[in-house]
Amino acid sequence: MPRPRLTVLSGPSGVGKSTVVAELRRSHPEVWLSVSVTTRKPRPGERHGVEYFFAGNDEFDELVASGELLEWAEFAGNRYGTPRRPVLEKLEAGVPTLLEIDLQGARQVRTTMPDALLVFLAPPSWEELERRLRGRGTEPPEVIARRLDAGRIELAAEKEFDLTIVNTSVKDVCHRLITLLGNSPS
Ligand SMILES: Nc1nc2c(ncn2[C@@H]2O[C@H](COP(=O)(O)OP(=O)(O)O)[C@@H](O)[C@H]2O)c(=O)[nH]1
Ligand SMILES: Nc1ncnc2c1ncn2[C@@H]1O[C@H](COP(=O)(O)OP(=O)(O)O)[C@@H](O)[C@H]1O
Repeated sequence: MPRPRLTVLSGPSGVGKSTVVAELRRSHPEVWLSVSVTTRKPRPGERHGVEYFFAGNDEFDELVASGELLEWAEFAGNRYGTPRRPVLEKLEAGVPTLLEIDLQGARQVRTTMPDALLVFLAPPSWEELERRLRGRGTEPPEVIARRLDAGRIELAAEKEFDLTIVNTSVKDVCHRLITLLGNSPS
């Protein structure tokens, strides 16, 4: 069996990454979505072990120190990381695998797993990105401002990715991703 290619989805906060991942989880259970560890507090409706593993700072420090994270980064005041072992096990078992991580994490994966396919999720426009982030209503204005600042940096890095998908329709994005995940080189 060919080893499937690890696929990474990144893009600015508010572009729709979580929405796309939730739709994939619903419509394509055969795709394995890595569950990250974060020091961020859960949003209403987020479940431990489903959207994230929620961890304290000490716990996160231990994961970093023991090398259990494939990559990790600080984003807008919180830390996020990908547990290494499940990713390697899924790839070894031939399961299509997707990581939804930030730009700094995508750069680390580019270095440590050069065969990975890096996909950039872009908003239809800057105005639409702002509208989505504010419309989500999950963060206070100062956190939104930090995320928009980070978003400017993330948008400038689009050319580092292997390809861009514009998130106009969540269903279309999922369809593109499924096609990409199914096309593993062997
Ligand atoms: N490097 C890295 N980034 C992550 C990981 N998990 C999530 N992120 C990124 O952290 C950022 C913030 O995520 P989150 O707090 O859920 O906010 P949201 O993306 O705006 O819904 C996003 O860019 C995520 O892609 C991870 O394991 N590693
Ligand atoms: N294609 C889309 N069209 C319109 N709104 C969208 C689309 N994709 C996501 N959204 C909305 O944009 C907001 C931010 O999406 P979210 O998935 O939380 O982004 P991210 O995880 O990238 O920060 C949410 O309110 C979501 O419902």
